[in-house]
Amino acid sequence: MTDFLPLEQLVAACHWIGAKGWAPATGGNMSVRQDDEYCLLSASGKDKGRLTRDDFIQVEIATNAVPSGRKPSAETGLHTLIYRLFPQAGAVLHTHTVNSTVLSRVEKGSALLLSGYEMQKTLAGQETHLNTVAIPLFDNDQDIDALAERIAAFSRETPLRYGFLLRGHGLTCWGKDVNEARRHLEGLEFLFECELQRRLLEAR
Ligand SMILES: CSCCC(=O)C(=O)COP(=O)(O)O
Ligand SMILES: [Zn+2]
Repeated sequence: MTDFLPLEQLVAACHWIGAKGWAPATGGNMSVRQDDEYCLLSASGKDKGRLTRDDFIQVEIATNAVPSGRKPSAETGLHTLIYRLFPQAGAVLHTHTVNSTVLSRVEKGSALLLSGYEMQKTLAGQETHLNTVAIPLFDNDQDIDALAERIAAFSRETPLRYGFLLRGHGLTCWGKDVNEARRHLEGLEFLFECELQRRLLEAR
């Protein structure tokens, strides 16, 4: 696959994620949309901080079919769900950070509510710290098809935006392109760290 700039950008994003320590021990997965029909997903089980363009595998968005027969991420079904739900989504990033893992367990509800933070404005369309941004929080599941269906059912009632948390697992977020997905990831991760520290300090 030559000269597909979004894939170059995604590989760079994976290296950045690895350097941040946000995809430890082969955790995490990343993808980019090729067109209306296909996306390129990270191979399963690799160190996501050291991926090259050859580690990305073409997957059919509608069916999760893999023309090459190679093994893309175990969480392929969550990426393709986002591409089906949002024709404008260009990239999806899934990370395993300490902040998202811990906060998603401390929060017992079905959403993490963020308000009062200037950095909420890193999320597309957010213009004030006075809004409340709800990041949906789903119980984790080893059955990715079942998890994807649960998230799809939720999204029919409450459209998703930016990303969602999987309890005790991590964050999946997206953007119109790799750069926006990166900004959403970095912004949300900052907000999670602030929120975790706020809760710790206010519990004293
Ligand atoms: C190694 S952590 C468990 C699997 C996981 O949650 C993940 O994000 C990585 O799975 P993949 O198949 O994409 O390598
Ligand atoms: Zn994961």
